[in-house]
Amino acid sequence: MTQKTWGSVREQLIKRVGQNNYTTWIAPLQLRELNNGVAHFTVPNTFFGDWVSRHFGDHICQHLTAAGADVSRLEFSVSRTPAGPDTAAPAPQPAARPVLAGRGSAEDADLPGAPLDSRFTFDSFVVGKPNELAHAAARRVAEGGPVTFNPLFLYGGVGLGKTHLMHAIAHELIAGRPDLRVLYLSAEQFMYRFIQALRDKQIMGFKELFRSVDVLMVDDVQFIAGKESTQEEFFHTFNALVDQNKQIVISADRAPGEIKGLEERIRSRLQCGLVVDLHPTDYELRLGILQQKAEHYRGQYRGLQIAPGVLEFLAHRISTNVRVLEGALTRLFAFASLVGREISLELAQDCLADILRASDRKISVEDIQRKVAEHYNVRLADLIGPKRVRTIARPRQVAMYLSKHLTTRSLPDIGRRFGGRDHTTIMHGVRKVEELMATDSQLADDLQMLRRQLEG
Ligand SMILES: Nc1ncnc2c1ncn2[C@@H]1O[C@H](COP(=O)(O)OP(=O)(O)OP(=O)(O)O)[C@@H](O)[C@H]1O
Repeated sequence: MTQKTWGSVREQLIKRVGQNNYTTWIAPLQLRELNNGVAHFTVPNTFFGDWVSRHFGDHICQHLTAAGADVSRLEFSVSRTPAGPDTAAPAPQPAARPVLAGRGSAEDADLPGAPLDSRFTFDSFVVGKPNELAHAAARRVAEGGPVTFNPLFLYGGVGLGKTHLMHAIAHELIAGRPDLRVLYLSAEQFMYRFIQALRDKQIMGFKELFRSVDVLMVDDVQFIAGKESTQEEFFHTFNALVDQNKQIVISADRAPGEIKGLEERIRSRLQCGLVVDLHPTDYELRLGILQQKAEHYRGQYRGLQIAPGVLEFLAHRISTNVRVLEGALTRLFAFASLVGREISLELAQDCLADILRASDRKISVEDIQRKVAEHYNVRLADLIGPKRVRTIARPRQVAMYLSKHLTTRSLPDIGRRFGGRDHTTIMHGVRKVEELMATDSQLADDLQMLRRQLEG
């Protein structure tokens, strides 16, 4: 009875916490027993239990109660042995596995890392122009040879694959050397562990643990901006590992120089290694990702057909981020299988109307011109006017480039909106920016930021 209840509660929790959280945090939970109002779960490590309790405890309790179980409290204990066979329901398949400790003294403790998502591998990462540098750098780190750049700093907008690449590095390193102590966690988890250690007067243990790893990966480091003591501790951990020549991989939603509230010494340390960004996806990359995921789903939903042109349509229309793209495809397959129909263009338009509408928010050439003028501090009239000085011509080209990429206007049409310029002038501007982007990282950063702001 309890396992059955848990089975149905788990299904409801997918909707409540989202697929990603579910796969990472809920699927690996094993319900051991329900006793005197307490639900006992087995978890991979203490940190995991703390995290689930803090973030999802209330949801789990509520859903168990709603399903008729008498639960007022949850308890988590660490499983040292694999769970036994479960007769009432299949044991949850952990899609994520925690990063575990290697051998030795301080090393006997479980590393306080977040679980790795087993789907985030290099194999499942689609490489295109916008992410090829980040991918190459991640591959290099994953080879595990001598440390050549430290840290590797990956940054980019929401849902562009930073976490995916970090997990892929960890998987690869561990596969090559299972004894390697690879610690992956988010900056928020780092802070949480640090505060907990302070509270429990375990700070020496905390320091020892973090300094005993071979590879440290910290996701979303922008989170520690403005948090002084955490930054201080992070700085010391960072230095100690660099001194020992241990690899560090960091991710953030923006470049080190753009993270406000970060101490200068940390900023400069973060810039010491290799800083690479994941650019917003382009059409080809989106199509590649959709094709790969569709292939995967075709295996899962046997017999489900996709009409030609549907993936191209989605790649064209959904340009926000990969997470949204994936979500759209998941929903499309689930819906089509439910109604037993082929995935046609009409079905896609029907079933994804809300996503398509949200992605459809039109950006106008005028919006772009205004934003670019503001960013480069030039007058709008000058941006559109005939002046040719570099301080105005370059922002103008940036605005042309963005107009080409973010609107559906034709080149002659864009030309008309830039003071009646010829379409060849617009083409030249677009090419110039494309060329410069490869060598001028400031320009590439500007473009990414403007794009993010415009796309909201
Ligand atoms: N190039 C890619 N190939 C295949 N899947 C991708 C790619 N880029 C992103 N994804 C998928 O998109 C989803 C979001 O990626 P991820 O979580 O790595 O983004 P992120 O950059 O860490 O975002 P956030 O800033 O929100 O943490 C994941 O499911 C990931 O597998």
